[in-house]
Amino acid sequence: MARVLIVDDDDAFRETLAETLEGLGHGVTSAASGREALDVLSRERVDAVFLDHRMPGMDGLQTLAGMQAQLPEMPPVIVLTAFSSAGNTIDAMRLGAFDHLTKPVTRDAMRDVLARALQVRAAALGDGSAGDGSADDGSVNDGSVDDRDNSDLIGISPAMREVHKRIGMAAASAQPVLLLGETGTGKEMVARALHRHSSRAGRPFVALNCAAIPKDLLESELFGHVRGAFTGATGDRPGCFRAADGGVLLLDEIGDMRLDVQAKMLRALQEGEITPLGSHRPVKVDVRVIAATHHDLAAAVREGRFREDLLYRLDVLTVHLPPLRERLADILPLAEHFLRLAARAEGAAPKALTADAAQQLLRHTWPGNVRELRNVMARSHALSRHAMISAADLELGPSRVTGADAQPANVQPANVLPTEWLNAELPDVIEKVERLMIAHALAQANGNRAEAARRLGIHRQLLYRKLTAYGLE
Ligand SMILES: Nc1ncnc2c1ncn2[C@@H]1O[C@H](COP(=O)(O)OP(=O)(O)OP(=O)(O)O)[C@@H](O)[C@H]1O
Repeated sequence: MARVLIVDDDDAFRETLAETLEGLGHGVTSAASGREALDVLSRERVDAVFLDHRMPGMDGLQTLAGMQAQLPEMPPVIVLTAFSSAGNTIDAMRLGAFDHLTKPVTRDAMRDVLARALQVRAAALGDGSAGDGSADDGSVNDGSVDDRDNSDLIGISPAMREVHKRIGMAAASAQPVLLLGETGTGKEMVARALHRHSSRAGRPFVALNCAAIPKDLLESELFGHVRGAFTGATGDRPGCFRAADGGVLLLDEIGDMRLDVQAKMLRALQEGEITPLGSHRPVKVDVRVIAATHHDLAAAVREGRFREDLLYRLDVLTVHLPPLRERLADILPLAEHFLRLAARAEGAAPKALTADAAQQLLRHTWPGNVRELRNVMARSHALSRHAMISAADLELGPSRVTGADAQPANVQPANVLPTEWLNAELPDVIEKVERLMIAHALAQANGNRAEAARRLGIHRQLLYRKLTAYGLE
């Protein structure tokens, strides 16, 4: 039996959670506020904590920060939120949360996360036994709804939720980060989010696309040069490492870096110093490197194009960005986001998508990923003469919609929307899209509803309501 602390200002939620945890054989202590939680933790041994994100007064993240500061051995903390966003997920993980779950949390999900948390706790303490404590209670007004923050990193698919969590974990460390993903999947955006949420936020963020710089100039771009270092070097140049000192340097397309420059990169990472071209004096730099690539670096190592030691050095924290075609749930939210951005840039009201346009977006395989979607939405927003954007306004070529090679394994476009829905009204088609996505997710999850809800990125209770509404039970 473990002792679990529940921190939530909502009495009813605390009680339900306590019942479930007791049903799973654990002892429960409750706290109705962050302060009360810190108080409990200062007196009692607790093996795991379920912490509500949104609470009046001291909120979940402040409580988490308080735990970090106050406890030598913080128990695993699972943050619960009614609405997850990139921002609150990243922040929770950065502050050391063990996991970040969306309410309501099912019994299965609770059992799973707790089992993982207790394993970690047992390893940290060298045992897994639980302490004892008494149940406190109290109530404050319900803070209820988490509002979505302003973070621009849009994504509700399970894959993107994982990305948010990994950004949070990576933000808390100073290690290099390796971002993997096809072109346009958002690697630079993720690097910027990581920087924004890290302790280096107030320091520079410098991005360099290694593939865009002529090979001979890359070294000087990175490490700088002194006057006269080569023909045309008429003055000193600091280079990206020094420009990023104290902050973050994003090296995009690192797979395209020449081997001799790779050797110098390795030294910069290992020693924390660089030597400008033409100089013999090394310079100390404090830079967190984020490397990004769409190449398979392991294959490049096998082919002798990439240094294995550099790969090991970079591949400490890896974030994989899945292609857009593998995160269907993100397509329409991203499309709407880009329409809002386009409208703001034009000083106009945002246009909406017709049912057929939404269908096209879901069917397209997006070889250019989010960048392509952004461009398509900006163009169609500008070109459409109506308040609604139709499929024709999108100007997606048919070959790009259905290329046999481009078919993602887990999507069957022919089944996403039948053609007779093309002229239906948007709400009707959205319902149909929902129904199909739910049926698809259930099939993929072998009928497991919790898993289906996770895949869809929605709460299980919402899934139940929709299953009833659509007669899918
Ligand atoms: N999750 C997201 N939310 C909002 N906008 C996004 C998201 N992901 C990508 N974008 C947008 O898509 C475009 C491409 O993203 P980004 O430049 O980060 O991709 P990338 O993977 O670094 O591309 P490349 O490999 O070609 O350098 C940008 O305009 C970015 O703003």
